[in-house]
Amino acid sequence: MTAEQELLSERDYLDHAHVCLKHSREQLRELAARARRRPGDELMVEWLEWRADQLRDANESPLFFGRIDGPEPKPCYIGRRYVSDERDEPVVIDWRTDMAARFYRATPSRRMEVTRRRRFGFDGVTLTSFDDESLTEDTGDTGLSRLVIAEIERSHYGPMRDIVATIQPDQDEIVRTELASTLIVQGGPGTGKTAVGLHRAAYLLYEHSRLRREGVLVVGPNDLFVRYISRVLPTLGESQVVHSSVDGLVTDRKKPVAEEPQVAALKGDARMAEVLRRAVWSGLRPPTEDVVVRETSPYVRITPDVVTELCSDLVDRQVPLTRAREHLIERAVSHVRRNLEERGHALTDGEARRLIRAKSLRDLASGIFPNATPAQVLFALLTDADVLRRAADGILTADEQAILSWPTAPVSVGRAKWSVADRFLIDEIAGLMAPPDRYGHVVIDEAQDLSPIQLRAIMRRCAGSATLLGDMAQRTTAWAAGSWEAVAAHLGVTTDLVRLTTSFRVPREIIAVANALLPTISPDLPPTVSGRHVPGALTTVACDDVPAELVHVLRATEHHPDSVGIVLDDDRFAAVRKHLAKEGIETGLPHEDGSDHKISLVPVSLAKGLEFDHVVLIEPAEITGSGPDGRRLLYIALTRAISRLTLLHERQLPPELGA
Ligand SMILES: Nc1ncnc2c1ncn2[C@@H]1O[C@H](COP(=O)(O)OP(=O)(O)OP(=O)(O)O)[C@@H](O)[C@H]1O
Repeated sequence: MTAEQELLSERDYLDHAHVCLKHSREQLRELAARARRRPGDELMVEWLEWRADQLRDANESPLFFGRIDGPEPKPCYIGRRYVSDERDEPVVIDWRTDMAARFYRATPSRRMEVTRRRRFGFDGVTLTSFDDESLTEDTGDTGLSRLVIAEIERSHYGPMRDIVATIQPDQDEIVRTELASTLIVQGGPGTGKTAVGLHRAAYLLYEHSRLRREGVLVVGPNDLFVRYISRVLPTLGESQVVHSSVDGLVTDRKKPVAEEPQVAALKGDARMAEVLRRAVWSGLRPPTEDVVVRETSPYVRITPDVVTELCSDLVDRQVPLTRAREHLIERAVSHVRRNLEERGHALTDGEARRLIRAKSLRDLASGIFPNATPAQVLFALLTDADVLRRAADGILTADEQAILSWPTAPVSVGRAKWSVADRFLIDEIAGLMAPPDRYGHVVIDEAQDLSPIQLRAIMRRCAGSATLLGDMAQRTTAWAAGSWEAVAAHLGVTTDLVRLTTSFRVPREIIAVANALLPTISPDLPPTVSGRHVPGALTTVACDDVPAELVHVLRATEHHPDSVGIVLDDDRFAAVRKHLAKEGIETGLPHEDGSDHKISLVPVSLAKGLEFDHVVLIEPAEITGSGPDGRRLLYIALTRAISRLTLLHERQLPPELGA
């Protein structure tokens, strides 16, 4: 067959797959209609309709993207979901099956019975090309396939896309790691950490149906980033995963107040967990007087000794306070029942149920396990030096205690203004009172930036394993744990550290410049390599009027479909936005208000995790000079470009950039 005939035959197969999908959906609808006519089959109807809905032909992404020849007599087509024909024979298999793993992993030296791998190229949903790789002969070519490069370099703006068609072997290993393992993935900029974490979530949901009940949580650094990644899992057919920014887990609607990095770092320190534990448990008030239960006839008297005995193991085990209160009440009711029986009386089940809500027992429980809210406990610590000393002595130095205390106390807890770090402390206290709902698996992106207290807040919401993604070279918070070993220690579970080393986003010409910063910002990390060569990707423009030159650069991009990201020091953001608006150039924060701008204006503190076809980086020296993390911020800014990076500067460039 000629290549042209082969392409036509593949198109026929794609049409066949669409017909099969439609047929399966119609069949399910028919079954649902029949079940609806049978009374009592509501659950079955619901399930059949859900299945039919899943088979909707969304026409947004092609039904298959690859094919392998080899293990089966017939070629095996791989797509985002399973499609079968009228005889229930597979037409397309799901990318998450074991058979599909061969598509991602087979190499000439480890063929896995595959003789040929075929990748398909599409224009929208029209199949336009294919690229074959023979696995029976070793050409020694380990570079990226032409279609993979075309996919990465395709102009785009808008939310992140899935990479299901082009997952690389080392990424696939991570995606398919067993559910029980908690992984830490260290990788340089653009090595696919975020993409891999999201595909791992989709894989685990497919492999372990219980995760659909238990839930999966994806945590990102901020709302902008969460919006950027939030389309990936739905395109993979997983729309029930919960996405949240790390602050979003604990914040209410009030804007947090700013705070000195040194104070925030101390509040994020793991030792604070012990301080808070002591503060909560030191509030316990042992009983001193008899409690008289007047809701029964005759009355029952409970002595302090009995109460102490009823709650001694709850105190020893430090059972979360809300539960401890409930347990104590239940035990007190049993005691009342026994006491009445010994005196020849009985307590009916109805009376026992009413007794559980009786004021005398509620007062007893909250007298011992106080009802203070988490905010009240923290308020007391930050405003009363004696309370803090009792909880922190032997854990925090006197100087550290002084740093924590508020210089002027608000009149009441209702008037207190909380910082982000405070909100996490309140969450820690809340966890000692009543544990939050937990998820079966948690994916944590940009984990290098989290404080031990933030890590604890996330892990409190994790009932199973976690996947942590990050790059120690991109660490920009004063409270970060500092190394993956330290992060692992705070998680309290066994972890495996795995590495990704090849950047898909950043071309060689740009990554080389960013790598020059590594000896200063993260000397232990090896340079990132790039799988792509883009001649002319880096342009440096020295000028004497940056805003005017910026307008000039942007005008030149006007008729090109590439997305453009202007990355600049936070303090310059407002002035540049105003200047561009005056020039009639529309910009916005990326993924702001759900709309996608061709030109995004990004304060460097929000650039982490984002990417643009073309990045215009304003005044690098301003970024390096912005604070202790200036060089790390510059490293992040330099590595946001997929195809082109323009450095615009008036001031001398930092020495690492070849100045
Ligand atoms: N196997 C792949 N095939 C095609 N594109 C890929 C592949 N892996 C990653 N990419 C693309 O590379 C870009 C960077 O990926 P991603 O954002 O996941 O990297 P990252 O390691 O999280 O980067 P950063 O450290 O900057 O946050 C994305 O556009 C992603 O779609």
